[in-house]
Amino acid sequence: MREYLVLKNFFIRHKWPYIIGAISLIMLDFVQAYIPRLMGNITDGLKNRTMPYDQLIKYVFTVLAMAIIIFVLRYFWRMGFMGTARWLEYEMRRDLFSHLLILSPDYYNHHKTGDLMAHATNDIQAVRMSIARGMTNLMDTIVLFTTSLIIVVKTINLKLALVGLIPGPFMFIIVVIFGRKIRERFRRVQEAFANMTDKAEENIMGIRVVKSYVQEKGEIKKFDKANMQNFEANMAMVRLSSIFGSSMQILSAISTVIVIIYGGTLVINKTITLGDFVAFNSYIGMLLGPLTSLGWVVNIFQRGSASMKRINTIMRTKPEIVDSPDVVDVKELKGDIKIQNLTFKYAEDLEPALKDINIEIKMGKTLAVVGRTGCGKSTLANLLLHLYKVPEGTIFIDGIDINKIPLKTLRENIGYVPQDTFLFSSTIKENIAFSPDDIPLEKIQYAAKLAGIHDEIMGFKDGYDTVLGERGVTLSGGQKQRTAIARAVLKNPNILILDDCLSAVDAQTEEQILRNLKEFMKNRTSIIISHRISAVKDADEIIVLDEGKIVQRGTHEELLATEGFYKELYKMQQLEENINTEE
Ligand SMILES: Nc1ncnc2c1ncn2[C@@H]1O[C@H](COP(=O)(O)OP(=O)(O)OP(=O)(O)O)[C@@H](O)[C@H]1O
Repeated sequence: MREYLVLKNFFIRHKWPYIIGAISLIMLDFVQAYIPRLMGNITDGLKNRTMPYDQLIKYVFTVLAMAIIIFVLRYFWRMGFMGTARWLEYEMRRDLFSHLLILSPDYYNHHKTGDLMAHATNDIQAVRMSIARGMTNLMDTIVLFTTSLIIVVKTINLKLALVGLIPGPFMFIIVVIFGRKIRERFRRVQEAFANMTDKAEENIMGIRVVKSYVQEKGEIKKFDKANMQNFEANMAMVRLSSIFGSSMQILSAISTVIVIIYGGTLVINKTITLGDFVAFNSYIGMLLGPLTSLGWVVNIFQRGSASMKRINTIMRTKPEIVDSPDVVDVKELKGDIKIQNLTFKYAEDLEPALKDINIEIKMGKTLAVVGRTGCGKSTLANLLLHLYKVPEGTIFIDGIDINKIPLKTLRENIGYVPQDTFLFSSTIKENIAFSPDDIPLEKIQYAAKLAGIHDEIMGFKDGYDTVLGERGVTLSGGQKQRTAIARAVLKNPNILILDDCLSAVDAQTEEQILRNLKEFMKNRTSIIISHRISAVKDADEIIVLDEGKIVQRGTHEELLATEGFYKELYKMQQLEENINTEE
């Protein structure tokens, strides 16, 4: 239960709905507990034929008044508990999402998206249930049980109550034990269902791969296995629920039998009246019901606190990268970059991804980075964005250690186009602007023109308002990359990093875009990571990385004059070009 302490402030802020809800619930229980007594009195009156007619009318009005009171009280307690729990759900989701966005990328390298989604849905729901149902059931149990017991003891018979309650503890135990097992099986049902839907989704998304590798039969088989596992998990759940339901039914029947035998005897002996007997038949439900409920309360809170613990673990995770206490108050970066003796490992037990890197890029100059796949090019870009922990005294921008530059300033001043472009399911305009501010369309169009995508956007029926993604147009790989470039350009950054982001366009288009950007980047610093010589040849300096180390550096001409990776790459690409022109 300690896990729930984090919700303290929420309860304080929402104390009034809870207080009103609790008062309504207590009053409702009192009213409900009185109904069977009333029915007992009516029965006795009718049986003895002693009740005057106006008394009967009085009872009728009492029942009607009670119904209205129940209606009002029920509304208030449900709004107080259930309604406020929905607020809690809303706030928890909002806070969890905000927290997930401040966590560092490395966190996501170690946590599966599916698990995080499950926390945002199932766990928050379990907490809401525990607060809404758990709290009300608990209160209901205490108040309804106590009031019913008092009325029974005072107006009917204590012994009858005790005898009728014999199956109660068994019911409680069964609910606790079965509840735990049901929860476990329900978890398996959810897992099996998630696995099955994942399989279906993957196949639909990857339909082209499935078809081109003629894997339909194999995939149907795999799906069938997942479908069967889902069926079996559900059957296990149905079996358990059936046994549980039947056991509860038997105990309830035993209680009825006891009440008939013992209560009937008391009526025959004239210890209690027939009206008392009728009333008791309802009270026994009100006494056993809360005991069963209590079993559920135990379960609901167990489940809720496990969920709360998982959510708390995420919420307590500190982002690996935050502004250090000694950040410098700087809003704009000009773009003088210096990297000295930089060695970087993603984890202690891994080989360094970058080794002893020394680079200087003066403001307005262009650095190009080439090298085999996996040599550390993207790592360099990641570190310049401070997405991972940068060793002290290794990267400086405008002479300031990157660790002392506010993250907001750093990232606002860098236009970064990653290798794997990501576009949201919204309009092209919104994707390029990517800001809550109202950006004028001319600015967006200017950026799109520089990125060489404007004409194609205008070719779509809805132009810049074209919706992307599942409900709209699917862009080609090259179109996506250019949209992402437009997004980076629109930021008007002083530093631009293009991480192999033109791989999906042909060499000619790439050259055209880089020519456009050249003008734009005149007084800005740029870093171009590419596999293509044509993209890097005009850079002020080109470095060649190999296994995290700089193995060559110089201008295009200088590198061509030396034997090594760069010259080999150049020759290979020349050859490809010649073959293409001959064709
Ligand atoms: N988050 C990570 N955790 C652990 N290792 C990583 C991580 N990201 C990259 N690496 C490793 O670091 C090395 C450099 O990777 P990086 O992505 O920088 O290469 P790259 O030169 O950009 O490759 P490519 O040209 O294929 O994009 C690789 O060995 C890679 O496996």
